Amino acid sequence: MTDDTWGRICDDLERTIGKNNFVTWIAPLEFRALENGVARFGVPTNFVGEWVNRNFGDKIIEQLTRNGVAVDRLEFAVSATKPAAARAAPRAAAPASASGTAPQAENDLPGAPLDARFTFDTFVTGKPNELAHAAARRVAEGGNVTFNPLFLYGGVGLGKTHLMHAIAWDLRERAPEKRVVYLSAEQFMYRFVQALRERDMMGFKSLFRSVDVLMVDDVQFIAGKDSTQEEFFHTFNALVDQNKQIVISADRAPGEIKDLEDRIKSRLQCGLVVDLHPTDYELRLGILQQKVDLYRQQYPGLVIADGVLEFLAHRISTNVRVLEGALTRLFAFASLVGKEISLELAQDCLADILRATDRKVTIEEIQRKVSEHFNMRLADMVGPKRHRTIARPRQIAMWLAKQLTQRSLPEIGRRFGGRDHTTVMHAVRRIDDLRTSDPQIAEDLELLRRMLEA
Ligand SMILES: Nc1ncnc2c1ncn2[C@@H]1O[C@H](COP(=O)(O)OP(=O)(O)OP(=O)(O)O)[C@@H](O)[C@H]1O
Repeated sequence: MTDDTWGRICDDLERTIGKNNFVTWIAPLEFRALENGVARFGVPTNFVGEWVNRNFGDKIIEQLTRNGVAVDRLEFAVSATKPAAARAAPRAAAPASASGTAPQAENDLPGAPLDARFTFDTFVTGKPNELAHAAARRVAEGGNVTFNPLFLYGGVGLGKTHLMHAIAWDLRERAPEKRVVYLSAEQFMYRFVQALRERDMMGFKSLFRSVDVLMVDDVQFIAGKDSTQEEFFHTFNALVDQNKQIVISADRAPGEIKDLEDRIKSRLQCGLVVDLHPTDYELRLGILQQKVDLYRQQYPGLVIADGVLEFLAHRISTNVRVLEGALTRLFAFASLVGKEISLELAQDCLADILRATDRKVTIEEIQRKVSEHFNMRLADMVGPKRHRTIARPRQIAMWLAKQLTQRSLPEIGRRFGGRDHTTVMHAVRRIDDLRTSDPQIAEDLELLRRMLEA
């Protein structure tokens, strides 16, 4: 198997297991050899090897087989040297130590790899993200800690991870003596579990308490995981007490993270809480223009017709990751067929993405469908009645509005007869609970969602 094949398999794996899992577990693997149906990999620690084998072994074998590699077993051995990144570029090592140059060994700082593309230079700012960007810049200056923690939240693919990596890169350059650690909440948990298993809680505690800047991505992951939450809380407090900077990201505001202990929520709210809003047209266009400049270097000679970027910025409004993916595909396709990137080519090549983002569900449609489904008057959706037979479908409609539209909680409240955003928040939580405890509600929700998205 060539490195290229492994690179392709990595791409497939990233898609199937998700970006975070990929970066944490698969990226550090170093493909070594394939002999008699056994694929051998170098791993940074035994723990990583065991974990990958147990949790992703089947998926790796499946992808290898799919790519024509005959394999029935995987073997992992600790590399004597730091394993090369699975795909050399563009990922880079985390700022691993005080000097920033030592290899990231088992006892070194527990950081995850940083993506070399995620810097402030490549982060395009606009109205929806200017506050988050300014706050991240302030942290990256590395001066006195003025707000702690910085809590960044927002929907999928809006740039939270990008900003955190940018802070880490910047600090690494400005203050290489600072011990800066970026990792996902999931990695924090695995580190914690590993320490428990190896009875090395002292080591874990001193490791995390010795950092100058701690950044934890996707903190919603630890919700409901009691002992991890507990340990996170203590780490957090210890660092804040020492006036060390903490940066946290999540997919929603601290108060809205279900199953997160109240004391943690209130700690997270103590600093600066900043929302990354969904992108607007101008921001999307700016991001596309920036990416095109980069692609021009990679694909010199490719011509992009007027109006194509505007078309994409207008039509693909879900998240930046999808937007980037569309452009990547477009350039790769155009270079393959040797054609100019015209509007027709874009429509052809991106038909599936455009179809998927085509359907925009409105709150009015949701209210109508839910009223029909529960046999109630549409006017009662926005009216004052509080009887269960009306209030429950109304809560369901609010939940669907939160899931299927980009509207904020206050906006949804307004569209439901001028209700407060806390009423919407309560409805969303209630339905989230019922969805797991009441199969009838779960079925209603699934049916309604399918009808609305059809
Ligand atoms: N303002 C921006 N300028 C340039 N690129 C951006 C911007 N916002 C997002 N991106 C790009 O979009 C992709 C997704 O961003 P990122 O991974 O930071 O999202 P996220 O908010 O952490 O999402 P998730 O919730 O899935 O973890 C990345 O490739 C990132 O570089």
